[in-house]
Amino acid sequence: MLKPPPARLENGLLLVVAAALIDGDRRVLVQQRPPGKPMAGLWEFPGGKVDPGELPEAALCRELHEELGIAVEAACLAPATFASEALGERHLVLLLYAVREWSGVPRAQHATALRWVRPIELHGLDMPPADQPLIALLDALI
Ligand SMILES: Nc1nc2c([nH]c(=O)n2[C@H]2C[C@H](O)[C@@H](COP(=O)(O)OP(=O)(O)OP(=O)(O)O)O2)c(=O)[nH]1
Repeated sequence: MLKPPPARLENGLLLVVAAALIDGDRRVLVQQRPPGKPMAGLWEFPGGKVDPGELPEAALCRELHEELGIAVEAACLAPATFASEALGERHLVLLLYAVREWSGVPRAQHATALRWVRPIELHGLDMPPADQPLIALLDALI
């Protein structure tokens, strides 16, 4: 029998923000998690953890600059969808934003590789479990 999820969290939420960068060709940018990180080798949307006291939009602008070397204005982050999923001892809440405007050319600063893919191709990539429900939604959104 399936174990029901706990009604309360023992270890708090892990709040993560991520971006679906969309180019003029309806392609989305994904990056490959580097060796040494949890879930190394999986493809993900660029982003990361929200620091204590930080606004989600500020965190995402910071992460996109750190990870891709691009500048994004908070006004250009359009809330798209979210994921809510158990992650080890914690619970991940991932806020996904659609981004169509930025300055600079995205280059991997930490990731093993970057790829621009069509939404349909996301189904064929190894992505974290929390990302699976996001993929179909993105296809409809783009
Ligand atoms: N960025 C991102 N993280 C994801 C996705 N899907 C997913 O489950 N995650 C998880 C993986 C990690 O547990 C967490 C993000 O944390 P992270 O360690 O990569 O973030 P960070 O950039 O703040 O890393 P660090 O400074 O702590 O090393 O969210 C996704 O599509 N994008």
